[in-house]
Amino acid sequence: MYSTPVIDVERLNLTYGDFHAVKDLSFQVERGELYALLGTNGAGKTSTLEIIEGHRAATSGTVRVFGRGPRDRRAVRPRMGIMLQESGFSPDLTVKESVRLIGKLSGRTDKVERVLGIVDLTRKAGTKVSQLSGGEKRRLDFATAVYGTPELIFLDEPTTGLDIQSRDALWAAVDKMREDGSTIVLTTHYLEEAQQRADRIGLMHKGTFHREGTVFELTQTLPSTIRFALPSHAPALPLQAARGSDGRFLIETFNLPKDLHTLLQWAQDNSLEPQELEAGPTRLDDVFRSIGSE
Ligand SMILES: Nc1ncnc2c1ncn2[C@@H]1O[C@H](COP(=O)(O)OP(=O)(O)OP(=O)(O)O)[C@@H](O)[C@H]1O
Repeated sequence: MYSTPVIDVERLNLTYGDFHAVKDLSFQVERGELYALLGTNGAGKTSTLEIIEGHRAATSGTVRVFGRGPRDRRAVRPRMGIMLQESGFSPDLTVKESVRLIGKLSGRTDKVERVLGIVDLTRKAGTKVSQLSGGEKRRLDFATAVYGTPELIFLDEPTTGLDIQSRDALWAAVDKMREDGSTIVLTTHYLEEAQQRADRIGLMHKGTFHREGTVFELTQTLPSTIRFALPSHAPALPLQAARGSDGRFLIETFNLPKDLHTLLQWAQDNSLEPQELEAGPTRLDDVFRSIGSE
């Protein structure tokens, strides 16, 4: 069964004066997906999102959100919740008043108490925004994404400044909204979070996609690694290995289970125990580091 993508971007271009910030970018986000738009600083993520959110006009190309133009605000805005890097709540409002205001602006219905509970600010309901800590302010920003469980949620660096408990709580709330059918677009510089949670990733560099796909598709283009240390009297290794910058041995492989097995079998046959053994697939960090070196 085919359904209209929630977000459909076709050959999007944006120029600031004579600077080409977004170049011929095309991608779709399907209903229920968590799509992570990642990239280097200045890659064009914010510019792209501003167009999709209806805050900025494209120079050329088409963008559809729920099949409509994103500037068709009446049709589109009530269906999406946007957690910006800073929401800019008035410092004189209380937390509860701010959440009520979010509700009014969103056009969705919800219970203020429910939202306060999810963002763990029930005890701060009467506190002024100016008196919140950085993490509490961030949790209040998250209320914009939670209020009325929007169909489409944008999370821009959602966990910056949050302690581990608040991060876990935020992701639990996101998981719950996904179960309820919400589609999520995430930007973050915490690559581990994207690696764990994204269904698909668009990795931007200089205005266009360096890579796009699932985490597996992105990471399988680079080898997995095995790192370990050996005593100096060890015989020659059965596999090609380099000495890593940390002085340990480094094996790069596209067949991790087989080569790890070969190494451990060789170690056992020679009564050796590789020390500080680490073996794992490529991480998204490594894909990022490869940008610019290809
Ligand atoms: N209003 C503007 N006028 C001129 N240039 C701009 C404007 N906004 C952004 N740019 C430039 O466009 C490019 C893309 O910026 P953008 O903010 O979209 O990148 P980003 O991927 O979100 O970066 P970051 O990860 O650093 O937040 C950058 O080179 C930036 O300097």
